[in-house]
Amino acid sequence: MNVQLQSPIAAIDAMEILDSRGVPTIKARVVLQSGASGAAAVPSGASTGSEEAVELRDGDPHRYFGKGVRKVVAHVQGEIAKGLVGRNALDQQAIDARLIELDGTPNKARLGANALLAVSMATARAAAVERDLPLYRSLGVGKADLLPMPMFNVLNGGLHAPSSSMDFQEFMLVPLGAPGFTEAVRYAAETFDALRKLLQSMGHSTSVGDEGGFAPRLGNGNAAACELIVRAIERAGYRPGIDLAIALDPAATSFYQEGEYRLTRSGHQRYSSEQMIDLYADWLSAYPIVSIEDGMAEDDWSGFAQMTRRLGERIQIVGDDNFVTNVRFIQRGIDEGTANASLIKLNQIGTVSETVEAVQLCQRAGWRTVISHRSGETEDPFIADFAVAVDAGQMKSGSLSRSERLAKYNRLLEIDAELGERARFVNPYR
Ligand SMILES: C=C(OP(=O)(O)O)C(=O)O
Ligand SMILES: [Mg+2]
Repeated sequence: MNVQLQSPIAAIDAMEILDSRGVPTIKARVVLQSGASGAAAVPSGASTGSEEAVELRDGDPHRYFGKGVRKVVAHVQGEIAKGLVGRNALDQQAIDARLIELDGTPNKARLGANALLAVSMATARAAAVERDLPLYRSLGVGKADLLPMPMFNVLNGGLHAPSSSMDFQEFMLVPLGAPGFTEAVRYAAETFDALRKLLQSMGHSTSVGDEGGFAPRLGNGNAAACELIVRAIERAGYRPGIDLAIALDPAATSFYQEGEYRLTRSGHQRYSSEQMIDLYADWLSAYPIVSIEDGMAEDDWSGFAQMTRRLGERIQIVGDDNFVTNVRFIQRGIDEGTANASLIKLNQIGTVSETVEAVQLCQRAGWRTVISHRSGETEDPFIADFAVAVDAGQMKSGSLSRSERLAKYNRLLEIDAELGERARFVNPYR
């Protein structure tokens, strides 16, 4: 990471704002003695891994259904500000180490991972302003010229769309044949439009789920969703599997009960790990799928290992709930061969530096990384800059509706334009 000179922090403030579900979250601002400043807001998940760093909430049932973050704001304004004022904002690792030290718990439960991350991200932004560099270059981690392959979540199910007919949480479009990021967005937007028209022509709802994908009630839920996406790709004039492919996030933890996978919305089937993998294998033959995230539940490490052995040569196997952006779990995954890629979410671990470490561990092991939004988002496009900064190679930020999702893609369009000829865009599945 870039470490230069000294630029001491002068003040830190925070406030309660709302995320895309209308639930409180925290936004922090860090002001440097030079006058430079940066602000950042923290997102929130719904299908969370049990080992994620702790998102602290007030628990006062009379305010925001118990989900207020006034205590978290107070932690930033009090203890955290006191502990960080005067420290060098240009040394992100030292700032993050200090945040971890101030909290003093292994899972950031005392001050709250949301408090720590808001300040960590706002410091990175203030440092970028101080250096007069865009955030993706200021972080100083990678070459910062690789635009991520985007994954657009166009059909929402699972916990993100309780009234849809899909048990699987995310059906994503991957414009892997596009020549550059800007064209990739166009391929996906045109296909999303075709999907809308298809749904309308079939008399289905085009209301959207938490991540902006459509959330219809289709006959045979999960398989029908894949079929519909293939039709939408064709209707938009593209070639399935060549121009655009499919990525899935079943988020299998959310339908894993008593040691079996229960697909209650699509026919009440019950599957063992092995049968789930059989199902995925069948789907690989039927649909142009290039990536499956959380195909197994977070505790089903042996299922993940089996899935990676059977399908890992053909597709990307991504861990999310099981790795929670934590080097401890990712290292176990590398040792046990339970995936070949990791999802990366800043708020699962709680500081920018630890997130960078998680990415770098994956990269050293030859694993791919997918930088991810959360289902409860804000308009903050931090992850777009972050994905470019660390040469992540892939990013998912929901669909092509809802501005909190588009803020990230739009920021990448800006970065792509800014980098011009220098911008690289690589199909990670080749
Ligand atoms: C983005 C996701 O959802 P959430 O933020 O609800 O964990 C995910 O599971 O990948
Ligand atoms: Mg996931």
